[in-house]
Amino acid sequence: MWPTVEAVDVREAVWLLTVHDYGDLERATSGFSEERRIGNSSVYRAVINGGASAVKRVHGDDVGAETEVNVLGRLNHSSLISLSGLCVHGGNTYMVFEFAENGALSDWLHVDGGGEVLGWSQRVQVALDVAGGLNYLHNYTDPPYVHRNLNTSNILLDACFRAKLSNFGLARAITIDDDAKDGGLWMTRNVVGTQGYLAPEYVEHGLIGPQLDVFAFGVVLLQLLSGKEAAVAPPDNDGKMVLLWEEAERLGRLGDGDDAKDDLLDRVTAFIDGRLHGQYPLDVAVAMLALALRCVAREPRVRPPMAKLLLSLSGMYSSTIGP
Ligand SMILES: Nc1ncnc2c1ncn2[C@@H]1O[C@H](COP(=O)(O)OP(=O)(O)OP(=O)(O)O)[C@@H](O)[C@H]1O
Repeated sequence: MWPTVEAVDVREAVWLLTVHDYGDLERATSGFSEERRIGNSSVYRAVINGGASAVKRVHGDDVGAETEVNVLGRLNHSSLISLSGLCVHGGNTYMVFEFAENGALSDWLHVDGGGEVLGWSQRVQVALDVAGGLNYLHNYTDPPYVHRNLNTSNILLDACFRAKLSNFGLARAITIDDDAKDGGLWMTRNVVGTQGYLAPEYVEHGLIGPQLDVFAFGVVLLQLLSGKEAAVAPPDNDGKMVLLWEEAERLGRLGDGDDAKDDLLDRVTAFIDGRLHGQYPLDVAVAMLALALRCVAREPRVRPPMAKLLLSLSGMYSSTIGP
């Protein structure tokens, strides 16, 4: 039988955090006013000690908040959003985060308001930052964590467009029990996450491991390349979702031969976000697409580990910005 993943240890984290007085948070968010609210979310812009913060209000019985506090409260990395404080009041938990001035990556990639577009080097930098954050979670924390809900809404951008992973409510610590694991995968009955980013072994069998984040990371790479949503429901598709990773998989299946090569190049160029107006190094873009396709391989063992991805992306970043 598969073991289940262990719940995050709840005993340690809180000592690292400032415990805020509710009145202070109320003042810092102008009474949790609509003007301070970000979109329809439960997150509010706040000014605390003269600096910008984001305050997230979560209902007290939401286990995601407890998980988020326990994970982010004990971890520290420049590519993870930093949680600095906490307040429990009136049945709600309030978490105080560093403020990411440029909001969610999803708002830059998929919202076509004719406004500013992320350039190629910014996209590669985002990919590199996200890979760095995931590599830290998978390989440099004790115990290792799987984020389980990586998507472009949970990647925040600071004032310099450096990416920070957020929303750790579904993160899980993974205990290494060699007798009980099979190829680095563990089982859960609780399949959660975001449509379009979920790896097949997770959806079908509830198997989780770092490869789950690698799969979602592959989808994020595809989105950085194409500017497309991870999943869309076209009106004429009997309510069925069209998944970006499946579309990309078809691209990767094209045959050999000279004609096929030209065809492949045309298709790759067509896949890449037209809003870049061709302002990207084609060889690097093709290499990134090939990397993304390995991340979204159906077989989890084929997916590269985060440490390798980080190395490959560092090379791509160097090729992008030059010597
Ligand atoms: N630390 C932060 N700095 C700046 N903006 C943030 C921060 N945290 C969250 N946001 C903004 O708030 C949005 C919603 O955040 P989040 O998904 O954590 O809250 P939520 O209440 O679960 O929202 P939703 O229900 O819309 O998913 C993000 O997409 C982002 O635009």
